[in-house]
Amino acid sequence: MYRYVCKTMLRRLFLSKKVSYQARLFSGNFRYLEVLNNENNVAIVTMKRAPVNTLNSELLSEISSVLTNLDETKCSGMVLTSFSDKVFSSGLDFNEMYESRPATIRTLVSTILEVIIKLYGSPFPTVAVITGHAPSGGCVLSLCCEYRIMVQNFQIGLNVVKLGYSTPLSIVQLMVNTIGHRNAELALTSGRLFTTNEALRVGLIDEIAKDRASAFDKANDFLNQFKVIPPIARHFTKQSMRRALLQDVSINGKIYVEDFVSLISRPKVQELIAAYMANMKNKKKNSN
Ligand SMILES: CCCCCCCC/C=C\CC(=O)SCCNC(=O)CCNC(=O)[C@H](O)C(C)(C)COP(=O)(O)OP(=O)(O)OC[C@H]1O[C@@H](n2cnc3c(N)ncnc32)[C@H](O)[C@@H]1OP(=O)(O)O
Repeated sequence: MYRYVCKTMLRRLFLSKKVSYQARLFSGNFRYLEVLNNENNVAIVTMKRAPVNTLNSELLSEISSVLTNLDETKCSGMVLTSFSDKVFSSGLDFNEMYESRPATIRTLVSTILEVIIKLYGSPFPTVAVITGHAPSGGCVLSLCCEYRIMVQNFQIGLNVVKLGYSTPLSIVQLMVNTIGHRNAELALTSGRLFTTNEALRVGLIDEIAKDRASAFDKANDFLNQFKVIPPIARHFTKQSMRRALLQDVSINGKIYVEDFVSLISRPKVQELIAAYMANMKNKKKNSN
């Protein structure tokens, strides 16, 4: 009887919305990530590169290692989020793109591509809990997840054209797969950033949350539905939906990386990146 009561209580706890996310620290020593495993074997991966989770090669390669590890240890799901209540991620690190050697840009671009392939093709369900702004690379990371929950009053989108380079084909495809061809074309050619409400309307995110806690409750609800779905059936279905993009990047990835490196290295693009960075700093100075 005692065992039955304990089992029932544990089951209720597992199914409850208030699952503790502070359960067990994942093994691995990361500088820019915190990885916690909850009781349901869901990994909560928190990016913590202050101040704005700019994606440098090191952070990206840590995400890549975690994804391999989660695959090998057969986790039941993953939530990708940010330590910050203002920014999910500010995208690729300009410091590794501006006046950098081609080898540095190449490492950055091939590492994000590696993350895209692993995250987009992961066998386990993935949710992005977007607790703040998610421009460019931040948006890309969330698009690789299966479900996006965003806290209200922030912005998300792919503004890369504003930096003077075209959006790589694989990223265009990610956007098309999420919001459809017409909406993607309008958004990408103008470098549009969507408010949380606009993003929901166009399908760029799936739900809006009033704060981080409620976003986690929603993520938990999303992941709980898969408890009754055989993982292998789920995974194969996901693979079928995502195969075209994954095959394309695994065949043509190296070409895409080289194209992107030479695009970024062009003097005109370097000038635009410099102007964009200066503008960002000026805005900050003027607002202080
Ligand atoms: C081949 C196939 C695969 C290739 C895939 C490529 C995919 C291409 C996709 C993306 C490319 C990119 O991601 S390029 C990066 C574009 N990012 C942006 O345009 C965002 C820029 N940042 C902002 O708009 C804002 O910082 C913010 C809204 C995110 C946050 O604003 P907030 O006011 O909170 O913070 P600050 O602006 O003061 O920033 C703090 C601090 O960080 C510096 N910073 C911000 N973003 C970047 C960045 N991307 N790189 C480097 N540094 C960055 C900012 O200058 C501040 O620095 P200081 O404190 O020193 O002033």
